[in-house]
Amino acid sequence: MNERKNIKRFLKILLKNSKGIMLIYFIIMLSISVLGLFQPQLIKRILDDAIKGSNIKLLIKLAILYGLISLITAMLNIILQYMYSKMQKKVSINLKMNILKHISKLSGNYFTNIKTGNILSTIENDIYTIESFGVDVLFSLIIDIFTAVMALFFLIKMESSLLILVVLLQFILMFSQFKFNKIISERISEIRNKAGNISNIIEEYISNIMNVVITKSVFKFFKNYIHKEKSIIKKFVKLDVIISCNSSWGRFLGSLITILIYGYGGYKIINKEMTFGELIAFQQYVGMFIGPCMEIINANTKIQRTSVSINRVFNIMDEPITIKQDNKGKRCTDAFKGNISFNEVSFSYNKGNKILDKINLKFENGKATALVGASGCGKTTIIELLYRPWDTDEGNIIIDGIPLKEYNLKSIRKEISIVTQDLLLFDDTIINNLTLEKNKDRNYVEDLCKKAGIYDFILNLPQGFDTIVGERGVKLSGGQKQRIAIVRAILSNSKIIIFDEATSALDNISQKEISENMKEFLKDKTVIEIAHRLSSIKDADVIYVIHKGKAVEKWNFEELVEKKGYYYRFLKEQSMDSDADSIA
Ligand SMILES: Nc1ncnc2c1ncn2[C@@H]1O[C@H](COP(=O)(O)OP(=O)(O)OP(=O)(O)O)[C@@H](O)[C@H]1O
Repeated sequence: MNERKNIKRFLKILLKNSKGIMLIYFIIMLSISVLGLFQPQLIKRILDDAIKGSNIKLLIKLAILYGLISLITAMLNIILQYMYSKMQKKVSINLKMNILKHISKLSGNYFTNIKTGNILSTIENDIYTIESFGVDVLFSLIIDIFTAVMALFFLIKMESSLLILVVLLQFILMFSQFKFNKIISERISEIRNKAGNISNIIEEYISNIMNVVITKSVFKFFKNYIHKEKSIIKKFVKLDVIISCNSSWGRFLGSLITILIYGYGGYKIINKEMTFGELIAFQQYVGMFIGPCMEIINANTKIQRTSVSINRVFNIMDEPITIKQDNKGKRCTDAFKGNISFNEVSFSYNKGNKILDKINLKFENGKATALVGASGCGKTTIIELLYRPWDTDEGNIIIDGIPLKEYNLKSIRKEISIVTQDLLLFDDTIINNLTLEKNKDRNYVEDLCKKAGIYDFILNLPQGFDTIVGERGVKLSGGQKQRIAIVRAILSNSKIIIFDEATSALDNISQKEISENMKEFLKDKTVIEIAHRLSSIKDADVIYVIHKGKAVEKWNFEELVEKKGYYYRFLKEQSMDSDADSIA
């Protein structure tokens, strides 16, 4: 039931996007079919009237007409193919964009529970399967029915007793095809599910290749991979054997039909009950009848197979958007300051395991607030609650006096920039990576780069700011990436800037220098810093120490060192920060 509903939904999307072009496509298909139905009649006249009557003039006339029809059909087919390719790609890009847009709105829960390989497999394989569905299957189905009915009409007119025998064999052929196709499509969908799992393994391997090599887990990976591939190979072989049985059986019945036509038709010619032209035309119409009938049967399998893929696409597109905007989502205006307060906020990823427990925090505009605490205490989680891949379980987050949930999601996310340890570096030029292709004053960008200590490095690259970095281009060190990330965040003009272990790859001197230089750019921002090193938070106006889901201490830097509170002692005990001693 759901499958039918999804097919209808898909067809609606299809028609909405290319109604006009589809109508033209349909008319051309119909014209090709009508022209094809004329050709056996011409052959009959060539054989029975022109050749038998030794009429050369008529022979030339009919041959030219036949050639002309073939030429027009060929040209129409080229136009059809062109339109078909265009429509197909349009459909697939549309679907891919819809999926990608939708998943950008989904909550963190979705990505925790789903395997990326499955999404990739849907985007690559399932959309490939359905991109041709509308034009290839549905239109062909209508034309096939039309052609089969017309061919049947001519066949009945020509020789109905022979037709009964042909139809009988044809019926057996169709029935067996139907059964075979059902088995084949079940097997294919089973294989496709397994292929999704294999994609997951490969995706995991490639995205963690260095880790796999360093941890010497290549062998473990291959063992797992080969085991999965072996189980799928067996299924592939079985599928190929079934497909081969199907086509051999079809060919056998096809030859039976041919010999039946020539045997019975020949007998009728000998008895002068049929002409040679009629026999050839009859045989051609049988072809025009059988071909579309087989296609109609195959269409059923294609529809079933495609509906599995359509379902998978809609499963992603129907994934509910759980992150809602209350009161239609207020936009951040020019007056947006970014004064944030967490009021009694509790949060857990999995029920019963509270990560934050009635925590109270304040992040003010124009101030730098640091979050410190042991690894896993929930610092990153606090930050994530701001841009809402998740929502709080209890309590609320207020920004500039308005509950966070009342802000337009896109608008509030625009006001938050995060500088993390892993910069998302696009396979593009340095300048585009810095500005994210937004219009920025070049002098301002260069000035920022100088202050972030990356300018000289960029100038020394082969094409300076236009050098390609990323996967296909120049590789950057951890520190260089972090400097780029800092410049990018400041260029984004967001009011709230978060540094999540942002300078971990920089030495103390570089870090101090950058912090000093960036002060002027950050003076009207709400700065939040997460750090493990005391030196990284030296300039913070407020430091919160997070422990067991609560903010257990709130100091400025001098107080933190002087009072030698929980976090200070923690760092010393763990020997995590040599600064602790030197500062003390
Ligand atoms: N997506 C998730 N699903 C379930 N649990 C998660 C998820 N993300 C984080 N956690 C858990 O929540 C806790 C807090 O994680 P979080 O990343 O906020 O800590 P952190 O203080 O930033 O740690 P670190 O300093 O090591 O980066 C950890 O126990 C972590 O295992």
